[in-house]
Amino acid sequence: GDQGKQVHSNANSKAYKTYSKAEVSLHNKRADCWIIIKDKVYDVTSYVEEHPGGDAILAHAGDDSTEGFYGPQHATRVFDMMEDFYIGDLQN
Ligand code: HEM
Repeated sequence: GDQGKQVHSNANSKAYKTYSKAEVSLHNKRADCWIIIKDKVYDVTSYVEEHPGGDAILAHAGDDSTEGFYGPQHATRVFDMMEDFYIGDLQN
């Protein structure tokens, strides 16, 4: 079901923003890589070189990576890891 809007704060009191698709699309390279997963935006720049799946994480850099992210290659622990990279929500 619809879980509604996420609260824009966490235990670290980070302030989160809302980003347009156009803005996210500017971050489409190895040295500046944002990905969208289920309408949330993740800055994975610091993780690109560490990613066990290598450059697969770049396949939809700056764009929707939901399908690749939920592929069979990812164990459930990845769902916890991703929170470290969350920077905000996609504007709707
Ligand atoms: C926040 C984003 C991501 C994180 C934290 C992440 C993390 C990981 C981790 C930890 C693994 C090793 C397997 C495991 O422990 O489950 C992995 C493997 C893999 N990932 Fe990602 N991943 C991310 C995004 C993506 C995206 C967007 C794709 C797009 C297709 C992708 C493709 C792959 C592939 C193909 C493998 C398999 C590598 C192999 O077994 O040879 N990942 N990822």
